Amino acid sequence: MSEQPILELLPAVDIAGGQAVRLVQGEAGSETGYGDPLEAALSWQNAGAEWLHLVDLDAAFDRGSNVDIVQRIAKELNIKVELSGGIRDDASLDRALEFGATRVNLGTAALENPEWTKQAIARHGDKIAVGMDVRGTTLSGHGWTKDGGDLWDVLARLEDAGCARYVVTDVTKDGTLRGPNVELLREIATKTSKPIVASGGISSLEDLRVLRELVPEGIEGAIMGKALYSGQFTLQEALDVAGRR
Ligand SMILES: O=C(O)c1ccccc1N[C@@H]1O[C@H](COP(=O)(O)O)[C@@H](O)[C@H]1O
Repeated sequence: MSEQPILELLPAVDIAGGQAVRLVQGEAGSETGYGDPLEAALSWQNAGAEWLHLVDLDAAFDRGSNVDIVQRIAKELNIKVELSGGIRDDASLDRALEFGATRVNLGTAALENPEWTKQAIARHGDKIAVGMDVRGTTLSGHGWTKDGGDLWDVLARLEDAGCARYVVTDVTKDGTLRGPNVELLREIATKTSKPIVASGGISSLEDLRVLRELVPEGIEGAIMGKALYSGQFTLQEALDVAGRR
């Protein structure tokens, strides 16, 4: 009998103003604070996380940077770190990789700077993922404040560039605990053979069970934010459901 495949789980630490926060639908000003981001990151590591999804929100919103905290977290953790927010040129990309990020997510740059993105993918291979932050089928950049093109057009371009992985966030679901956009994830999975990390809306262990069922279709992992911070389930429970423990 074949075993059910495992779903990767990535607890998220999003940083704004030096604090760990969760936003609702990425709206600036909708933050709930969760204290010291290093403590949050260490708590997920201590609870058994194998990955951390780490976001510098101020850099994503073009309004500042939490680079010192990001560096400290990336250096202190001994689990894999996926780093997002403000990685838009060689300097920020090289710095993120020097910090020890296992991979980085490109958002705005992948929408606005296709040539640089292609070169970054060619240089760094699967250390680069692209964050497809989407409302309907329109991609969004600059902290989800500016439309950045059609999902299917951009996906086709990134496929041509050899992008290794997509992190797909339904912006309208993010931070709402309304469940992931399974239809969208499955549709994207029909158009790429590359792994997809699901983000946005996860609210229950049942959501994780559903996503685990989709691993054979190309859904590799799931990012969890609000659900963990608001205690809908524990990371240990999530890891059990994902097949990690
Ligand atoms: O993660 C969030 O909640 C979030 C909210 C609003 C904007 C961006 C957000 N996160 C991630 O930031 C990067 C994009 O950064 P950039 O455009 O490359 O500077 C992307 O991974 C988003 O998912």
